[in-house]
Amino acid sequence: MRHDGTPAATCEGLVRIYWSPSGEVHALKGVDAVVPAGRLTAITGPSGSGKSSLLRILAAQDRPTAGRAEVAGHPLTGLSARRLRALRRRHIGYVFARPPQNLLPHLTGHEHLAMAARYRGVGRAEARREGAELLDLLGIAHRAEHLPGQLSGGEQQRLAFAQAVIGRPALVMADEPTSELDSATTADLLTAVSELTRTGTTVVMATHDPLAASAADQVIHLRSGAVSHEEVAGRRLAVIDGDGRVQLPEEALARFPARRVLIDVTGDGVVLREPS
Ligand SMILES: Nc1ncnc2c1ncn2[C@@H]1O[C@H](COP(=O)(O)OP(=O)(O)OP(=O)(O)O)[C@@H](O)[C@H]1O
Repeated sequence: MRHDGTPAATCEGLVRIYWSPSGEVHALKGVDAVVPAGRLTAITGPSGSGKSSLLRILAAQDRPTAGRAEVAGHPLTGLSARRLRALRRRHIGYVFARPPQNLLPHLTGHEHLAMAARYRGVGRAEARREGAELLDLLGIAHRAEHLPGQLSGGEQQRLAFAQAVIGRPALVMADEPTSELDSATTADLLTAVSELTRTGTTVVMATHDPLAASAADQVIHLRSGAVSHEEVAGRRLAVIDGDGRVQLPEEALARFPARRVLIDVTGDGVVLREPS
């Protein structure tokens, strides 16, 4: 699959507030992000920082309280439930954390792929061809006739990825896909997912696992419902939000105990200093 430089997904000023009997929870507080096509993007951050909330909105499973999100150039906001469902079916694949959430115990690998292809509107011959190609790419071609109960946890997650990718949706979302796997199986699964991105698939995964994050082309790090920084090609980039706010890294924050700062804009940069 070739890409023309259009991002697989974008969001701007994304806000998600949950209302519960104990009060409001501001889970996302204005998230701006770009998911490049054909890459593996990891969303990381401490528990409660908003990873799943962001993932669910980009997967068109939930709606933001405010802000905009697009997948493959299609706005997700302002759509009727029917159109949102159609967009999800065509453009979004999803992998859950636990293998049994992804697979049905009475269907073989081939049958899972045939079902997913039908759901996505792929013809039978094309589904057979693409299914065989995906199982091969993910290293489970020899397990195609097995039931999930006969597969290891890692093999089950590979099958879950094949199922999410068949029909080539614009975006494959995975919520903690390695959380139930040991580190060797995690490394193997990540290699397989990288193979998928090399053939043009876009994968976004929420993860706590530093090993999984280190395999990503881009890491979006959330802190308290906002993007604190991104990592691209091994470089840590602070993110300036739409209102000009930057979250300082913890080690920089520690330099300003009074939480007040002097800002000098110089010829070649911007310097933050503690007021004397
Ligand atoms: N349906 C809901 N109702 C009320 N609060 C919610 C709901 N879903 C999430 N939250 C709250 O929103 C905040 C962000 O949750 P979210 O699940 O997005 O974080 P997370 O980074 O994925 O966390 P974890 O790593 O623990 O899964 C948390 O404070 C959580 O308790």
